[in-house]
Amino acid sequence: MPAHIIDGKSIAAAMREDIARRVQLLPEDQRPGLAVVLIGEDPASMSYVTAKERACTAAGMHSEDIRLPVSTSQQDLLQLIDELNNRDSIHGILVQLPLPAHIDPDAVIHAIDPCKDVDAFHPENLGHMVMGSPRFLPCTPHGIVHLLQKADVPLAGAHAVIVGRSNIVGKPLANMLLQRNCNATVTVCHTGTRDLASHTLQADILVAAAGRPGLITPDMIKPGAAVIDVGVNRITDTSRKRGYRLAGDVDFAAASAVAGWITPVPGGVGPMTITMLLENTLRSAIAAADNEDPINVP
Ligand SMILES: NC(=O)C1=CN([C@@H]2O[C@H](COP(=O)(O)OP(=O)(O)OC[C@H]3O[C@@H](n4cnc5c(N)ncnc54)[C@H](OP(=O)(O)O)[C@@H]3O)[C@@H](O)[C@H]2O)C=CC1
Ligand SMILES: Nc1nc(=O)c2c([nH]1)NC[C@@H]1CN(c3ccc(C(=O)N[C@@H](CCC(=O)O)C(=O)O)cc3)C=[N+]21
Repeated sequence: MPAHIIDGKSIAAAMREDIARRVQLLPEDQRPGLAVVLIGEDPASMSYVTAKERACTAAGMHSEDIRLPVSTSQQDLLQLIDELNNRDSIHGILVQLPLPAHIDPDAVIHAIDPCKDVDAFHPENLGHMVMGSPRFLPCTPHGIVHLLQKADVPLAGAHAVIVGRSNIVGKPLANMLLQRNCNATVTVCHTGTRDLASHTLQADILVAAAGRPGLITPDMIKPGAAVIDVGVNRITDTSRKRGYRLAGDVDFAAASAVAGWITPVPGGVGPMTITMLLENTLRSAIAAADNEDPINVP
């Protein structure tokens, strides 16, 4: 039987409707506000940032779109973050990564007020998550867990194998799946892993987050496994108007014949990432209205 395709686009759309409904319940002066900061003109980053802003506006939130030249100094960026930290109409601050080489991403992440850190990249928020009482959950891992739950993929006792150990996907996802509410057993693979396929073949849940198109072939998948493809890779394709097509890290057509569940690219994890960003921004705004720490907002 071919795999059940987990439709991230429609699961995200339903969640965004619910978020928009909750936004409407707030008085006008408590309208959630998200500041998105993009330095430079990387085409992929520009398209993600535009998608975030559109989703924000569609949900009835305020979106502050700040685009700065690649020559922006670290000092100027830190000063902008300080100003956004202090602006009451802004409840979430997202600085799009990667940053130009002359800016230290750690310094930027540290500078964001942890109560406005809707990416959940600040060490204080990572710490809360690891300890099992999160303030904000990181958007992509949270989106992945939500997709698995929506698709009724059993998590408790499952062996989850994650390919990739980045700070924004692999590491936080490993931690979330490890928490008691998921109760999975977790393996994390990376470029130092010996015999990748021997690990992926053990996976009840296989998450590919390497940014390598075609890395996961059907012979690396245990029959019936849930395969989550996080990779978003632009492949040059002159037959397309845009000049490229998108591909995940998984050979989708072939993997669909082996897997029990699979997420497509596009239309899988990506739309969920943006949805969780809206969810975090809404929770932050509700907390601010009550003069509360978002950690106390369910
Ligand atoms: N859909 C979404 O919402 C999102 C999608 N993405 C996409 O997910 C992908 C990963 O992003 P990100 O985590 O930021 O990427 P990074 O480049 O920061 O990390 C990639 C990780 O994959 C590992 N890796 C790379 N190649 C291999 C290989 N051949 N075998 C085993 N491990 C490998 C690397 O190992 P090592 O540490 O040893 O170098 C590294 O840990 C990208 O395609 C990105 O565009 C990212 C964020 C959100
Ligand atoms: N501070 C910060 N926070 C991030 O969350 C962050 C970041 N920096 N830097 C880059 C990565 C990547 N990322 C994606 C978000 C949505 C899609 C997405 O919506 N993808 C669509 C397709 C988009 C397209 O057409 O190009 C899909 O998969 O269906 C993809 C990737 C967030 N990231």
